[in-house]
Amino acid sequence: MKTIDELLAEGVKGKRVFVRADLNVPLAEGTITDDGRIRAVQPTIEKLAEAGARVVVASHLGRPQGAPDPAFSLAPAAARLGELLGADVAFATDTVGSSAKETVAALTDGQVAVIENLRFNAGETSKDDAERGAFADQLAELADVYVGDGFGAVHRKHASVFDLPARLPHAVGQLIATEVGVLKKLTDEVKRPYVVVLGGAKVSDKLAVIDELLGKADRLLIGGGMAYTFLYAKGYEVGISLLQKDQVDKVKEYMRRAEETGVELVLPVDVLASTDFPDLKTKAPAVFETVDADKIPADKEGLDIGPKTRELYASKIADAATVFWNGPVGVFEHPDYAGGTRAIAQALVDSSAFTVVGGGDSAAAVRTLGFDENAFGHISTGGGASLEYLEGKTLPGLAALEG
Ligand SMILES: Nc1ncnc2c1ncn2[C@@H]1O[C@H](COP(=O)(O)OP(=O)(O)O)[C@@H](O)[C@H]1O
Ligand SMILES: O=C(OP(=O)(O)O)[C@H](O)COP(=O)(O)O
Repeated sequence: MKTIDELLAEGVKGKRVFVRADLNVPLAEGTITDDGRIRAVQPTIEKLAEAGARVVVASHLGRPQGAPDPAFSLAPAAARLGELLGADVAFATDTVGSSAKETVAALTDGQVAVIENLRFNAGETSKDDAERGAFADQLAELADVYVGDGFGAVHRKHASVFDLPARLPHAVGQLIATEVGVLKKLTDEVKRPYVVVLGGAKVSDKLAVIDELLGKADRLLIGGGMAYTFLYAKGYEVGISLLQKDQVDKVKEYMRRAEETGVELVLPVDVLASTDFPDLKTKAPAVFETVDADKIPADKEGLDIGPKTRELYASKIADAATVFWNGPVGVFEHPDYAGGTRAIAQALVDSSAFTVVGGGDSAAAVRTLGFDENAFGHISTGGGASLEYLEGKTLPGLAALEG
């Protein structure tokens, strides 16, 4: 892969450089609650701008359905990028339409523009090669060079991640290079015991990686939304908790295999359960009860791991040599359900293990709960991406940057 420094050595002055970033930041009422992903790609953008490139930054945000949706606009992220750079950042209100074309054409050397959410165009995420390719062709008209630096999205076979670099001279950005450098250590020379903590809400994505992890980790601690599919597979009532019913057989198979191979697959023993999902806007006090994992009432959903589970998981982390954690174990955005996630973060900080926290929300949780980023070995901007990298999979966004 060509590095950003090699690209700069070739000269980028006056060239339009398309930077595929991951600016998928958490928003509350249009306000960014954690700008970590923007800060993470800032060095690449700065280097290019300082070298006189006309920088076109592109990203997705959330999961809009292939059409413009103001709730998923990248405008707040563009504004924040401008503040961080201390420069005017132009914003195009579409991705490949007249606004994008005019905005890019108006760039002068060293200036930066952000184009609107790539997923406002159905071609970005299409499973159809031709449809994705047609969108990539349009994106390619906006640039002379491509820099891949959206680590959080490298596991997605999307137009801007996979198809576009095939159409332009390309290089790898500084963030992806750093991320891959650290994660490589977890595949090449992992120190044991190796503990993986999995939580979050992207349940089907994450259940898929457990297959491989069972062959790699010594202990797998399950929390967050995915825990309930496991508890259900054990025969427990999970009420109205997140449940992936179509995955129950697969999960049963995981539990069988874990037992056979001696991998500790650890599930919550108690949870905080409520009839209502909490109000994340007002953060009004939640009404919940702490129940054993086999006693979740039929009208309630599990929203955090309980105190016994926090203690159990901390003890499973305490003697680890390596810990990888992806996915908050509860709805940490509400203070009443942040305790489990805080306990996991604290256990990582207290252990002498090499610790990696991965994922947009996991990284945001660590920071918004007040932990010092330096207390962790590495905070990765990608959750799904780092999990799939650790699985040993070929990631479309990395493969596309080779050659
Ligand atoms: N029990 C639960 N029920 C519903 N949502 C949950 C639960 N536990 C965690 N979550 C949610 O999971 C989200 C993060 O999931 P995910 O995107 O998979 O993590 P990451 O971005 O770190 O990879 C958070 O917004 C959190 O509120
Ligand atoms: O937030 C992201 O991934 P993550 O939650 O796995 O860290 C990335 O921006 C990818 O988003 P996607 O999972 O909607 O493709």
